[in-house]
Amino acid sequence: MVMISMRDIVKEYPSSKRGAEPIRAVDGVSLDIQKGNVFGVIGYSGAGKSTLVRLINALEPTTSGVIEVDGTDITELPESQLQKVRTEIGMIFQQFNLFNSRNVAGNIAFPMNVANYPKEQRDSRVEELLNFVGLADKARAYPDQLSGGQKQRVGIARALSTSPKILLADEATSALDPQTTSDVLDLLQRVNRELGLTIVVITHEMDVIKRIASHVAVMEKGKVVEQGEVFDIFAHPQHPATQRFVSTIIPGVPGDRELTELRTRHTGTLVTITVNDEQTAQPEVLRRLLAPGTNAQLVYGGMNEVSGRSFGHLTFELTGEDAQIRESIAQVSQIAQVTTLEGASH
Ligand SMILES: Nc1ncnc2c1ncn2[C@@H]1O[C@H](COP(=O)(O)OP(=O)(O)OP(=O)(O)O)[C@@H](O)[C@H]1O
Repeated sequence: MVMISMRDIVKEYPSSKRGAEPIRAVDGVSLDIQKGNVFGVIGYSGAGKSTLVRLINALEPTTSGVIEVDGTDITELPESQLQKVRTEIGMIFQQFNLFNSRNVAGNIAFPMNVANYPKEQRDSRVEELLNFVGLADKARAYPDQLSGGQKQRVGIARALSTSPKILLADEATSALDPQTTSDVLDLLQRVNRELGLTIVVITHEMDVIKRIASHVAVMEKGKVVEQGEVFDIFAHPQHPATQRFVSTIIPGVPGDRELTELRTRHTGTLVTITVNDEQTAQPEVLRRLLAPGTNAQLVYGGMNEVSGRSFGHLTFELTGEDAQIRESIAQVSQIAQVTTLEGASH
């Protein structure tokens, strides 16, 4: 079941220069986000990610295209009905956006005040959420008495207060250190698994996608250039932008710089073998590679665990008789993808 459906979404802003073409922040995006998924949107600064988020929660109108949230076309709704849609979408931010003049309980209760919840219901919900995010002892503390990770926990509790169906997280961990990031991502995972929310995670960090997303879309210059299941995107990135993101955390086929360095120490034939635990029997690959007369040394890469499945790019230096090396490569090629690296001496 689709929770958020986007068809040919375009968002243009008028240029600040008179007479100049408008700025196209989002340029023909189509995406389906399934109910209960954690969906990542990754891109460099200026790719259009934050604009896309503002369109999903109807903070800004689209220039053209259709966005359906849980079956309702929000591009057609009058402002009076958009309020209801917005209460079904919680949002957390990089800079937390808490009210410094309100204590933790006051921050969490704020959306319920706006939606006119009765006081008793507000109080019990605040208590429940404080427990859920692990801040039961901080109800009376003020934001400037909290660490970054605690502030984001308050942000998450506030976003959940009106029991939304969707949580939008815009660079929610970008201001946090690695350990705190990990704790906040664990909490988001609980929000998804225990409360059943669909989560859209906007980030420029592939690590965040790897940790919690099941699906990902890669954005560049307002367009989605690649999308799919996280495992497939990590194991077989197609678009250059995706390959750059993946290479930040997964050592794949060595790039030009790595190859030049490897070449200074390894003069044999360099091959990268791509293995995927479900499709490739690794012991058989190694047996074929190490046929008598061929020596193999692992010089780059390794195995990776993504979405509970493993794959790897293993670069070997092969030495021995030329004919035997060619035969070993031919044998391995029958059962796994083998790339002979440019600049190899054979
Ligand atoms: N209100 C606006 N008026 C004019 N141009 C805008 C506006 N908002 C965004 N843009 C432009 O649209 C493009 C996409 O911006 P957006 O903030 O969505 O990207 P992003 O991927 O979220 O990047 P960042 O992570 O840096 O925020 C940029 O070129 C930006 O300058």
